[in-house]
Amino acid sequence: MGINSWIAHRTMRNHKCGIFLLNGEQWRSDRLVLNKEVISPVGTRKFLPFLNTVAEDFVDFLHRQVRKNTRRSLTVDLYRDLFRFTLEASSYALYGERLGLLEETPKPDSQKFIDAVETMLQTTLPLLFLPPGVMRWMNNKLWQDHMDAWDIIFSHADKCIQNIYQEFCLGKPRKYSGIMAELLLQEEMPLDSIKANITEFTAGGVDTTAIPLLFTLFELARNPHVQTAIREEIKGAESQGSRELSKVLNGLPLLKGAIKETLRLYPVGITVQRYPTRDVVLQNYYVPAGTLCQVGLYSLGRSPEVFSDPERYDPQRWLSKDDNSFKALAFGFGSRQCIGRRLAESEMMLFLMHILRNFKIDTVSKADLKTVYGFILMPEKPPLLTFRPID
Ligand SMILES: C[C@@H](NS(C)(=O)=O)c1cncc(N2C(=O)c3ccc(Cl)cc3C2(C)C)c1
Repeated sequence: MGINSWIAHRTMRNHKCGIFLLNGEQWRSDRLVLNKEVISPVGTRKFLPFLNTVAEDFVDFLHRQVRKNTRRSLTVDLYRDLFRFTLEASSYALYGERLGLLEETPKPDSQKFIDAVETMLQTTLPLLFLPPGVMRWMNNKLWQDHMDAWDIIFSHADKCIQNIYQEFCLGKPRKYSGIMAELLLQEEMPLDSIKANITEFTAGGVDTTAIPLLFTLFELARNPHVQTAIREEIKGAESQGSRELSKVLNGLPLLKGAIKETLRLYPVGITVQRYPTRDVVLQNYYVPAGTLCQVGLYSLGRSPEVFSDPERYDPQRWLSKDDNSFKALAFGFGSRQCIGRRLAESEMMLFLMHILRNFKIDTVSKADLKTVYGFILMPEKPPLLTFRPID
């Protein structure tokens, strides 16, 4: 999906593009190198412990907030804290270093980065439909805000990359210290390509993972039976003794089903886009090469022809013998599927596993959440959630 205002920024600042904006041979050579560290089972196993540490730290962070309250519970809008969690977790997996976002006073420039990602995503939407030349010429506030947000994103990612690069040049790091270091060690990709892709992962992994977490917490709060069933599954997996994290996660199919349910009802990317490289016939329609084809995930996920009782939040449906093939499409499919998929799924699984193990979740209002589309699908108003520690 070519986003002209993003490409215009890269061109103006003389940055390379990451694989999201690339096509053809350039895309393919970067994607093959990145797959090994970012989405393969071997790569995933290496960064899981990093994500797990941050998920555990978030539980401590939440316990601290609860203890500040006189009552043994906390009713809070977790929206901003979830962004801090996903940025802390993905940055630790990417750069091998903690930003400190879950401490009492997070560093201001990390919060500035999170705000810049939000601004960039929100200003992307109106810019999608206007040629950048016109926007630049008008140089109005929208274009200026968009460029400023991008500059903050790139400078933040650059600072993190400089830190890890200096460490790396000082002496080969002995143990695994994140995806960035592995890519530097492998020397299969030029540094500016590594920077461009790491920047996409850093910025692309904040809202896209935090928002589905918020929707999942809300649905588990208003479906207490589902919440209890998943908590039992987590306790069951825990009683098998501490094993390798990937095995623990593979033992939580109902939790994995909850994440699929969330992405069915609230797909972050509401469509999957493809431009066929050759003419193709799709269901008796002749589609010339280069036509933008979009799979409408939002309507797919709520269609009674595809999912029985579609309004019902039922993770069990993904475990049943029903034919679920080619229905869980929120991360796309095939060689261009979301490269952040394993990072996002692992962050969500580990976060929910620790939160559900330590807290009961309730919600003030059980009414459906209205959603809006600001380049990503998000709640119109973030829900208020109540967390009660489980002794
Ligand atoms: C919401 C959905 N839209 S999509 C791609 O399906 O149409 C989506 C899914 N996964 C990742 C994203 N990204 C971002 O949010 C983002 C921010 C800054 C940069 Cl430099 C790169 C990105 C990407 C495109 C990775 C977006």
